[in-house]
Amino acid sequence: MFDPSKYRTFRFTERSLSPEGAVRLVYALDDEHEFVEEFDVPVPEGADLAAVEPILDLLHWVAGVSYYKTAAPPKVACETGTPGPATAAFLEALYSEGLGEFAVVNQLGALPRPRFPRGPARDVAVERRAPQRVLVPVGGGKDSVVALEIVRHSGLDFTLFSVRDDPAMQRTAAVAGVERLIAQRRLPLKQLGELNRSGALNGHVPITAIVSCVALLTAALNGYDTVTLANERSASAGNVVYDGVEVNHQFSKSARAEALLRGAIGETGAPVDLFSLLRPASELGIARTFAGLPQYHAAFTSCNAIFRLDPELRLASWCGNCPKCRFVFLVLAPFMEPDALRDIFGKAMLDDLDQYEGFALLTATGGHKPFECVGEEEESLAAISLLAADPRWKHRPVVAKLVAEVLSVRGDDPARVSSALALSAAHNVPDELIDHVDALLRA
Ligand SMILES: CC(=O)N[C@H]1[C@@H](OP(=O)(O)OP(=O)(O)OC[C@H]2O[C@@H](n3ccc(=O)[nH]c3=O)[C@H](O)[C@@H]2O)O[C@H](CO)[C@@H](O)[C@@H]1O[C@H](C)C(=O)N[C@@H](C)C(=O)N[C@@H](CCC(=O)O)C(=O)O
Ligand SMILES: Nc1ncnc2c1ncn2[C@@H]1O[C@H](COP(=O)(O)OP(=O)(O)OP(=O)(O)O)[C@@H](O)[C@H]1O
Repeated sequence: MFDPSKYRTFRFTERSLSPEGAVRLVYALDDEHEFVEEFDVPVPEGADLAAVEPILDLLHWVAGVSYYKTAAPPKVACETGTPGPATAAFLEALYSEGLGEFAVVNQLGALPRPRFPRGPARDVAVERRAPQRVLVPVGGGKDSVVALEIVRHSGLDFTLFSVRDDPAMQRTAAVAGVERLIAQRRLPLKQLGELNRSGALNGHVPITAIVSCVALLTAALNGYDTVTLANERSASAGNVVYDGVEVNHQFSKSARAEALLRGAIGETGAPVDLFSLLRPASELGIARTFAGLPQYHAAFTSCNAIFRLDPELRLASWCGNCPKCRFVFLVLAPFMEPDALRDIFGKAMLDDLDQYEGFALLTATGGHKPFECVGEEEESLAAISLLAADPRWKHRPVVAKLVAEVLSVRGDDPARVSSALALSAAHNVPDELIDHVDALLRA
């Protein structure tokens, strides 16, 4: 049996990058269990591997969270180098708030709080310049489509980027007609599965932080100066309060995580900027823009079931019955025809009363907002308000019940829609791109 309480230290033991782009990240729990995660990243001939060592360190420390979570021990040991203070602050948040949902689900009673060692502050002031070559991560969902269209609108030179090569990513890139760099990732799934079956802890990890660091490494190796994520404003809102902390399933997509990650990137000295292009917008606003891009409607998939690592369990498209499918259906509905939406999802979800509780939960009615990538309760209420006034939707069984049982209690406030669709000024988007964000996201 695996007894999580017996382990004291999670160790970062080795990391390497070969000239062919083979990344090897090695970890250990005390002296007992070793874990190896691998990536293949694209590397051009003659790339300066030494220059990206600090980013490799960052990826090593960030990706360790998948293995740390097996026991969540009190200590970590960084045996290949010491993070600078900003990096240590980012990692401490990632291994604590980033594992908040994990702590709730496993009823740990408290969030993990490992202390990372702090090396001296590194004097690596990098002059920030106007973006010129942009890498746009594409996960196959609607948000990255909107981000890539904003970058296209700006006229900047850009390339798409994916970790893995899933069908929704391929379809999106084909519609975009833009080149894509691909990184492959291998986790020791068999080992994790065996440990989980014998008592190791399991739960959600802050995956966007891992994807961001792989994108950063790929950008630095291939001469890109900018990585534009598609993390929306709504991703900063939490799900529940636990151990005095607002626990957010999407912690690594939040504005707080972005600020901390940018601090850590500053310490790498890499001449690569990273920010979220969609930070000013809510999911409702992004859905409105995406509804106006019909060329992508048969290509995208936002359902998380497409991300499963085991090919046997992975779906190629929408499952049509999970919180993420319900949320995306709900926020697209005000801006799309019912038949078009049914064609995308394979079912008319707002006609299916069996899914009523799931839709109501998006407004935190009957429980807390689900641990999934769904927008704020207020946005879901705003979407329901729009549907209540829309002859195409208002008589659909689920909409009628949401209006009768949720809106009647929470109030049908028109200000909700305008505030959900307003763009916020809190973001890290540089001047060269912000007008293009406004152009695509403002109706
Ligand atoms: C696809 C999915 O939603 N997976 C979540 C699910 O895991 P499941 O066992 O059903 O399938 P796998 O993802 O294939 O995982 C197999 C095992 O491997 C572990 N693992 C996986 C990825 C990783 O980076 N590290 C790992 O250790 C995993 O724990 C399994 O034992 O349930 C898990 C537990 O709640 C979730 O952690 C899985 O989530 C994946 C990490 C994932 O890729 N999720 C994204 C679709 C996702 O949630 N994106 C967020 C973005 C916010 C964020 O950055 O956190 C979102 O859309 O909300
Ligand atoms: N496997 C991946 N490869 C590259 N980028 C990814 C991957 N998974 C997620 N991302 C990126 O991480 C960010 C957050 O992902 P998220 O799933 O929220 O976005 P999305 O897939 O574009 O949209 P949606 O919310 O509709 O699923 C986005 O910038 C997305 O492009």
